[in-house]
Amino acid sequence: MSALKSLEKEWQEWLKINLARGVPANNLAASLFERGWVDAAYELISKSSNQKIPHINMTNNYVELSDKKVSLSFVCYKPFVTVINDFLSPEECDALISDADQKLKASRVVDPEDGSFVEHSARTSTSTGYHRGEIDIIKTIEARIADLINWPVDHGEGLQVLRYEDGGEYRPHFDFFDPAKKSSRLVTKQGGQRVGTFLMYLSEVDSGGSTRFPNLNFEIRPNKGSALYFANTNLKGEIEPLTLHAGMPVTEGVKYLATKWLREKPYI
Ligand SMILES: O=C(O)CCC(=O)C(=O)O
Ligand SMILES: [Fe+2]
Repeated sequence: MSALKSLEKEWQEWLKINLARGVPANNLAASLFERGWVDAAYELISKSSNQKIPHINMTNNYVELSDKKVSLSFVCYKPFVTVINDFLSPEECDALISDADQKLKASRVVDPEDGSFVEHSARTSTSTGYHRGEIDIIKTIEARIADLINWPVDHGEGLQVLRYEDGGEYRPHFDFFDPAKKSSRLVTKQGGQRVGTFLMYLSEVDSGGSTRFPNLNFEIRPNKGSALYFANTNLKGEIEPLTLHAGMPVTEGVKYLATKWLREKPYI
């Protein structure tokens, strides 16, 4: 059933009138989205413009993927943030950890001046980066993410695995590239904007280590196997400052996280 057709008659009428008046489809979609009609908003965008955005089917509280069924336990609409339970099995988490553990090095961030990768006190973790499809477990995970968010595998950066120990954190930051910064032109040359972020918690953390959104006043606790997705741009394709987020200091235990940043276009 089309999500647009299942809207109340008055809303269908409202859409028809405004589209006929020439109001851009993504402005109308933004209004639908803010009311929580996520599927209808995405359907409107994909029908009326060439703009494509990652999209999770929000009709049910679960999503049937080709290799498993996952459930959604939290949704925020503006910006779009959702938590997916049991996205990875405990065995998949352990397999990824044991491969990454041998390769971990101090994490780096993008230098705002020249776009190079540098070590920084704002990101105190060790990490390792993989090429897309580098090992079988990564192939499986990448295919599952693509299936869930309806976004091609080749629009994703390589997976990063991070390990945060006692006090390890990632201070508040944005994942998108700010168009006002010089370095953004360089880093978006390949693949365009980072439209979405998909984080997977690989371990239980006894204390601390939440992913916190200071502008939204909530935090997501790490839960082995669960995933967190958020859209870094809005339905008009503009960067979304409400996505400011931080990996809070780990105070007990070890936090392992896998990060997949999604690009606007193929990322070679
Ligand atoms: O550690 C976290 O919870 C957040 C990680 C993060 O923001 C990132 O990898 O971009
Ligand atoms: Fe981030």
